[in-house]
Amino acid sequence: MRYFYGRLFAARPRLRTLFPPAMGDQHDRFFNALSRIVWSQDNPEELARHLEGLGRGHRKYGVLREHYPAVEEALTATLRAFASDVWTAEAEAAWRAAYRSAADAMAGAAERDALDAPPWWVAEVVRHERRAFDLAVLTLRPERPLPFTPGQHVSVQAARWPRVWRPYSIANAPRRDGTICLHVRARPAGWVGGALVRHTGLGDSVLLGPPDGTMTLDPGSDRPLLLIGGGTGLAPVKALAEQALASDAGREVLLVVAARTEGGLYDLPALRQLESAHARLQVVPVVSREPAAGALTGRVPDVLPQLLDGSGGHDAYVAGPAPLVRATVTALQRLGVPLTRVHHDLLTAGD
Ligand SMILES: NC(=O)C1=CN([C@@H]2O[C@H](COP(=O)(O)OP(=O)(O)OC[C@H]3O[C@@H](n4cnc5c(N)ncnc54)[C@H](OP(=O)(O)O)[C@@H]3O)[C@@H](O)[C@H]2O)C=CC1
Repeated sequence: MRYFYGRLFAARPRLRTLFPPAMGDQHDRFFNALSRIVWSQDNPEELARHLEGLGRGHRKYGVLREHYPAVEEALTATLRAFASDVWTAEAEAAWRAAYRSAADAMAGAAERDALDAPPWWVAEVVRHERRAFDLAVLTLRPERPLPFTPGQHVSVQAARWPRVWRPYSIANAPRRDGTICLHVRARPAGWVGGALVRHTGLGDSVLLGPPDGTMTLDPGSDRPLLLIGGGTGLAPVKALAEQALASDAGREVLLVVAARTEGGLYDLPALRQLESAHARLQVVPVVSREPAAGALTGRVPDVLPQLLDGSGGHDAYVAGPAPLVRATVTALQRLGVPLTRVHHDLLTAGD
């Protein structure tokens, strides 16, 4: 990736201004986006959805259709340099055709989006609750309506770090007052998270990119819901719970919230309040590293057999650290929940 960006900025120095000063995260993100495009070649619907989201999301960086050819040249030169043993004229022609088709889909999506949506939303911090030394729940009021579907995430830029964006899941269903909540953990060397937890307060502004993500409720299903959130992975599943409980469908909702310690169950009082307002909701805290009153002890995959009746009849949604998501998906499969009913967004989500 370093070689690629070196070629790109050497050819078009002005493009450097679209990127943050430190490029490490950008390298990972670009590599993940490319990998996903390659993996999705056999699934045109998934590919189209992904490129549409990428195209819309790139508006906040200031990317325009005219920038794509320079990226094509730099990427092609990179592949030629690093895959020289398998690189042929046919391979290059096929690669360029695939790139152009993807670039056209992204640029087209961005241009359509620009007809009625801004590239980003300015949002005011109207509540900032420090729930742990490294964790805050922020309530934001976007200046103009920000339509989203529960389960989606938005990219956030804090005033302290211009041009650095990080995705966070929205932790609530749409509200009348248009506010959204984010659960933010400050990680060592995490630029945006640290700024949002420690250096952002009431009245400050942040920028939000367009909502994205497909970990949303299946509108055609009325099966009971199993929602599993590890750490700040609680955010998107709490939004799904609120949505399901607000609808008339009468679905049962089992919400499993996992943390390492009792103190890590940073949102339990709010979840208990939701539970007492809805007979259809059951909240089960799971603590992995110590026994805790009122919580199951262990890791999610180990306690799941106690929670499921063996019917495998749920729609399951899993969010949190990638190893937890992978282990839980495997455990659910073993317990008879078909993979088609297990939803997660490992490849796209941040917090
Ligand atoms: N849509 C999504 O998927 C979202 C994902 N996230 C991601 O979730 C993560 C949350 O981090 P944080 O709040 O620090 O969470 P923690 O690191 O505190 O972990 C939360 C729980 O997950 C458990 N866990 C970790 N690995 C495994 C595993 N292999 N098997 C079973 N359980 C496991 C931990 O147990 P133990 O450590 O004891 O094993 C702990 O009980 C971040 O990486 C964030 O990016 C956040 C929001 C949305």
